[in-house]
Amino acid sequence: MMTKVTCALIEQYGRVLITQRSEAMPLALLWEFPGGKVEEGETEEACLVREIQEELNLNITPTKRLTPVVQTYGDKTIELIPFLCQYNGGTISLAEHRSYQWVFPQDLPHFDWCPADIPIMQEFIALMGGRTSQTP
Ligand SMILES: Nc1nc2c([nH]c(=O)n2[C@H]2C[C@H](O)[C@@H](COP(=O)(O)OP(=O)(O)OP(=O)(O)O)O2)c(=O)[nH]1
Repeated sequence: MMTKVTCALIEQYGRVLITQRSEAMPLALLWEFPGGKVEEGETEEACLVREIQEELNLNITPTKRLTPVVQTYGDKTIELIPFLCQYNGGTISLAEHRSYQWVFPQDLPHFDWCPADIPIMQEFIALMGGRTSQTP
């Protein structure tokens, strides 16, 4: 049985928000795009708006669904569904995560990611790279 999980690629001034899982969470200390499990009867977009409000106290609007990634961790399989998101307001207040960073696309590969996030991070770089690259 596959659990649907949404995650948000929140952009601001050419950077994207990434969060580090806490010591207490599964996949401890790995980096991810914030989000969470889709509840019964909930749309993916509504899930993401709710999770980002709960976890970070930010108001976002999902604008574009990217390519989902299926990943097995031990005996459970998730489908991680990424969305580009617009940041509407709020000040970050971490409810669950250990830390966060606003990162330029070209710096994303330097972090220690949850395995499922690696293809998503790469798709984001391919999408944004041309717009934010420092190279001519
Ligand atoms: N929110 C989020 N979860 C992710 C990402 N990448 C990734 O592999 N995951 C996994 C971690 C969890 O196994 C699962 C669901 O995330 P969650 O944050 O709601 O789960 P959780 O820590 O409460 O874990 P659990 O014990 O309830 O399974 O998705 C990501 O980028 N964002």
